Amino acid sequence: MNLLKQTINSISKLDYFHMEESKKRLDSLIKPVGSLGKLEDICIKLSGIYQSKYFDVQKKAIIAFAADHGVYEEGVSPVPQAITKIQIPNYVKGVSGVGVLSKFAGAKVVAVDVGINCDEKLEGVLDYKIRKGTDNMSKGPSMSKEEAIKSIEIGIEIANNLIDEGYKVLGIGEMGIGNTTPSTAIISVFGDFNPKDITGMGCGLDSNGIVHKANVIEKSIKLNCPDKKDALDVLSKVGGFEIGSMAGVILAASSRRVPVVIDGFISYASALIAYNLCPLCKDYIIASHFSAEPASQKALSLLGLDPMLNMNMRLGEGSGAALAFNIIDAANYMYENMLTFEEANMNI
Ligand SMILES: Cc1cc2ncn([C@H]3O[C@H](COP(=O)(O)O)[C@@H](O)[C@H]3O)c2cc1C
Ligand SMILES: O=C(O)c1cccnc1
Repeated sequence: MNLLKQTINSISKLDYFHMEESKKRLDSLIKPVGSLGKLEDICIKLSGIYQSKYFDVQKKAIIAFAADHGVYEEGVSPVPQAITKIQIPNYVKGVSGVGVLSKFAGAKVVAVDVGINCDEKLEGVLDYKIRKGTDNMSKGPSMSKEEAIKSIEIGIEIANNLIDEGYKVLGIGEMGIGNTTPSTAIISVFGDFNPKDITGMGCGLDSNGIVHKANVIEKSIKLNCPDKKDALDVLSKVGGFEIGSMAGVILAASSRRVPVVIDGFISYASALIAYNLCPLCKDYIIASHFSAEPASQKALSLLGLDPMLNMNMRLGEGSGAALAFNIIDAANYMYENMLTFEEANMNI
């Protein structure tokens, strides 16, 4: 709990002076004011985070956490649970969605087992297993309060290590068959939404499957009564270990003044946990893409975030975050290399 408390206590506001400096430079470049839209917003935000007019965003990493879910036994996902343990090594090998998109963006992928349902050590995957999956939230809480804190603190520790190694931009990702179910539950709780209105297909449920999944989520919320004013209560009652760890990365990145790029639907749930623990962390989040899951708009509205891409993607893993790294590089390249009106001798 100490690490979590210290991390939250060291999160502060963006640096408005440097954001103003960045805006002045953007307005001096040979284009109509504001015409590069979100590319400009990214530069201004980065100046506020790094507390400098110019910045270095070269070293980037995706941290992806993998875990299993007790609620899987209710039939909320159409695929075998074993895919969690089979797929996660593919992230590091560079052959899964997030693997190839990270390679393309020149980013490192760090994969972490925080609760996969297996005994074996997985190649290339860091072992921080809390236990072999959460409990079935439709029968009781997913995890204890202590485990919820531990899941967040693992994320904090790994993010801090990467920042110590010089990483300047972090992205979050996950692997966990069944994890759109706790994610939808978390979003339902924070937004007071009826799960029936916001539950989606996850990795491929049919319409009957979606109705069943919504019923399981509704039952889990009714049974556990998570308190939306207490994010740790929400995480422990209807969350998942990888969801907690991603929230930890958001908090650590914010406390160390490093931008954190969130991915799709499951990472929105993590961001809501982090945001409700410390609202200031929102300013350090860059939303990469708009997930095709139906509750995406609602979740992003709760966070007040507007993602840069809308690509009909619904993979997760951190794939959208890795893709967005390219946009951040483009924004920085534009910011550093466009000419000003003065340099171009354009007096308008
Ligand atoms: C082969 C495969 C690779 C994936 N990579 C990410 N997910 C995504 O799907 C899972 C969540 O969907 P649900 O809640 O419906 O189970 C998560 O592991 C998520 O990362 C995958 C799913 C599959 C099948
Ligand atoms: O949007 C996502 O991130 C997503 C959606 C469905 C399944 N897995 C991930």
